[in-house]
Amino acid sequence: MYRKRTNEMTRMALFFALLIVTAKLVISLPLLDYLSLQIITVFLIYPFLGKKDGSIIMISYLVLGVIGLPIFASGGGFAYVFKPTFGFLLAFATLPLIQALLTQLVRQQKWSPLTRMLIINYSSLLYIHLIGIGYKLVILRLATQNFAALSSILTVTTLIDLSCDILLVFVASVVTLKMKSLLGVKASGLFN
Ligand SMILES: O=C(O)CCCC[C@@H]1SC[C@@H]2NC(=O)N[C@@H]21
Repeated sequence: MYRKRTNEMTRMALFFALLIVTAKLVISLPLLDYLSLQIITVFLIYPFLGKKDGSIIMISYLVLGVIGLPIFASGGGFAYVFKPTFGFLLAFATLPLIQALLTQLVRQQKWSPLTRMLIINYSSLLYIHLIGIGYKLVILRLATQNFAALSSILTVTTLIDLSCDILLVFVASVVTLKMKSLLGVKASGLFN
């Protein structure tokens, strides 16, 4: 029991560290956006940590960043709430719950494991982008007089983010399935 919890804590610490490292692997885009590799870590967290531990990690990441640890793409602190990318961080914090819900929904379907995982993961990606883009629109609208002029830049950066994420989520899904068969585990969060 004690050993099991120690293993879980080690896994949580590992994924927390990975979240921070991948948060910093970004390319800056216009309008304070970042093309980010963090989405890979985000999509490995629920399968490997499950709903409860995954949520603890995601929410701790959000809270520690907001109270000042420089763990987000460009720092941290309360002012980050007003950055256009903060909506993505809010979506990440709630993602394990959404993924648990989606897993329940598709559990009965007779799809192959890869199809099931891609459906869960691409629906989750859609959720992240809906929250992220919605938040970004509100922040940019409040921050600028001439919002219309920004719309085309916003469309292009969104398309760049999304195309990259579609590829990264595919990689995360395949890695999850490979790890699952290599480890032979049925951890609580692993899609099965
Ligand atoms: O400011 C941060 O720390 C969060 C950056 C989030 C960037 C998001 S993640 C989803 C979308 N895809 C990307 O490549 N960038 C955005």
